[in-house]
Amino acid sequence: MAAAAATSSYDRLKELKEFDESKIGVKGLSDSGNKTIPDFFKHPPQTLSDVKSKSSEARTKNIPVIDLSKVNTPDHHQEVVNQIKEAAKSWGFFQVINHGVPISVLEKTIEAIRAFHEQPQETKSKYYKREESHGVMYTSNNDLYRAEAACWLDSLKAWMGPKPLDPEELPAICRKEVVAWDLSATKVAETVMGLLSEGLGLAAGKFQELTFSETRVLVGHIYPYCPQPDLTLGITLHTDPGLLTVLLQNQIQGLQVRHDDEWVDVKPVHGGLIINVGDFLQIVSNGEYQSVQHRVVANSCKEPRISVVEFFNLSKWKGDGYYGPLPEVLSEQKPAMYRDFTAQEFFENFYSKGLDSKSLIQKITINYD
Ligand SMILES: O=C(O)CCC(=O)C(=O)O
Ligand SMILES: [Fe+2]
Repeated sequence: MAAAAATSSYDRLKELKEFDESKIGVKGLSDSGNKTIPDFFKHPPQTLSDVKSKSSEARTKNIPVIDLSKVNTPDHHQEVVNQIKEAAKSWGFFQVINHGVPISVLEKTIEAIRAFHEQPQETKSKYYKREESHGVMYTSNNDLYRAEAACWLDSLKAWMGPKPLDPEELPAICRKEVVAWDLSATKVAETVMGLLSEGLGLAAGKFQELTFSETRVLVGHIYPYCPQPDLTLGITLHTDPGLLTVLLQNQIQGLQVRHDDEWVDVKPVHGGLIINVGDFLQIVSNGEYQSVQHRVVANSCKEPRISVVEFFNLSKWKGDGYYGPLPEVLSEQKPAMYRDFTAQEFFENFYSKGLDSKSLIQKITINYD
């Protein structure tokens, strides 16, 4: 038995390496026209068991949609703060509309990311890497060697800050659009973060003061057509580690959010942007806002699913290197739910595992019993 296990794990590693070294990505596999997917993309049945079994209730539910057009109207400002606060508390996910970014900008961004992924293999491969750090990287499954099973997506990742990215590092085909999107997404993130801050009873500029939006990573995913969508996932169940995420998607549905022990489909809203709370915000808000699990089902449409995701985080905070619930949100009635932690712990947790492993939140939750 032991020998058989060793052989099969050896073969798996060999297959992973071959795939990785070929740099063809999932897009290349999809384009090859094969009717089956390699074994290392197949998820165990228990992971897939609830992919198809949606109750009718789950199908009709949707994440809250929040209209930002009245955010600067004094009579309505508080109403928007309340809506955002409620959405971040109960869903951890919401869509914003009338956010001020023209639809043409959203469309151009999606098209540019799609164009990058649709380039010939030889053109894309010079960006193909596996080491995460800075600059620009194109890869398939950033947790390829750590995850239990691979997912049906490729990603272009750009570290936009705190050290400004030299635009020349970006692939020419999407350079202008990525730079423009970073500005738009950052503006929306700052507006939403201001409202979330007010929802915690803090000044709108509190997170700005704490260097919010300096540290940010932009990721352009492609979920190509998958010939066996029932055997794999587009992205495995996870929570986002940072403070806040801004997500732009095309009209191909696939994102699912965990709510009341059910998976809820996020239906694309034309012109809408999806916002979600990350682990860091759950921690600094002392559990007031929820970082919820989400995943993407494998794409069964011939048309690729494209999403452009920007992750925002704090670059520094207390100065002593420790992070934890903001002292302002704590009281005798609401003692700290989480212990303080270091940036090193945060990064070790993120990089030591596949996306779906235990999150940092579970490790730092204080048990008062
Ligand atoms: O593509 C999506 O809709 C979700 C992507 C995502 O959850 C992530 O990159 O963390
Ligand atoms: Fe995510």
